[in-house]
Amino acid sequence: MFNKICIIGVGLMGGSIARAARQYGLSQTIVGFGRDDDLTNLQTAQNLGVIDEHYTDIARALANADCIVLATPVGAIESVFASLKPFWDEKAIYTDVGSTKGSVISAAERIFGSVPDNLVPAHPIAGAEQSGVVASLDDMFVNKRVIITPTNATRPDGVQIMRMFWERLGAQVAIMDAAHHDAILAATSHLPHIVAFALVDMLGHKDEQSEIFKYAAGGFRDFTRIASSDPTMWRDICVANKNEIIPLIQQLKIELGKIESLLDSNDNQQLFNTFTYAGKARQRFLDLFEN
Ligand SMILES: NC(=O)c1ccc[n+]([C@@H]2O[C@H](COP(=O)([O-])OP(=O)(O)OC[C@H]3O[C@@H](n4cnc5c(N)ncnc54)[C@H](O)[C@@H]3O)[C@@H](O)[C@H]2O)c1
Ligand SMILES: O=C(O)C(=O)C[C@]1(C(=O)O)C=C[C@@H](O)C=C1
Repeated sequence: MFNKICIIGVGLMGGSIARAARQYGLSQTIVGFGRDDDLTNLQTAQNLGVIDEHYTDIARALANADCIVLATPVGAIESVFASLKPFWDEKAIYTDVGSTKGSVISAAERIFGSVPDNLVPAHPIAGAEQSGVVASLDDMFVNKRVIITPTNATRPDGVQIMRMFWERLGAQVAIMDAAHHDAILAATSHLPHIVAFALVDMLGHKDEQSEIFKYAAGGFRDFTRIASSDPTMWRDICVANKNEIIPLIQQLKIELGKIESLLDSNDNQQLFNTFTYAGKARQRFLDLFEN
């Protein structure tokens, strides 16, 4: 499919794309680019056989690449576009895996004046709380969804090629506009991460006095897994999508207030109804997730 894929940021996602593309024979060569600080990680990626070569020099990394994948935290994407600009190749496809799409598209607008027609913004809805290439997986995208968010400028043939690429990695592809993507993901990915971070932040401070974690078990572990996620990645996501996230935090505060008043007024029936409704709603999610 490609002669040379260049991954910018060979971490969990960049490494998993490289592994899967190699497994399915989608590129003759796969190289990684990172900053000087990323050298050890890049060497690890090459030693693990995830990439063929690694570079901290962008011109050398990009030479003859026909697919460039941006897989850095979303806060770094604008500076990555700036470093790609002098070498921008009209014949190559550029894509990204950022968790927020409006911010990536507006970063491209700021750097290029308008969004390049060969940039195909995308977001694989797959991942983990771990980071770095050592956590990357060959089968990260199998049976997972990938959302592609083309702009009005995006070339349809570029979207088609990236759709085929993700489908060859085992994913189901959906196409939607970036604003819709950001509204949806704020609710089901960004808000839950914020709630997990907030809960563990609050309880962590309590634990320093009262050892409450000692008696925490499966429920706490399940609920808080995502609070172990990378703080840089999540700071960048929250900042980039705050206009969608803040109204959801306000709604959640109202919901918690409702439960507080039900407890306060001993409205046990309504409390039961709320929990029953939530259980049924979660079953709808499970039915969709598992099919
Ligand atoms: N982790 C997930 O579950 C998940 C899922 C879907 C999408 N994403 C998105 O994928 C992207 C990467 O996330 P990840 O989990 O792979 O993170 P990661 O920390 O594992 O990898 C990011 C890599 O980018 C490198 N990097 C950072 N700034 C850079 C720069 N300016 N130039 C070059 N390299 C740079 C880091 O050193 C690191 O190797 C993020 O935008 C994230 O929002 C993550
Ligand atoms: O499973 C996890 O640990 C994840 O956080 C994955 C997850 C999510 O489901 O929220 C996180 C961020 C993404 O952009 C996509 C997927």
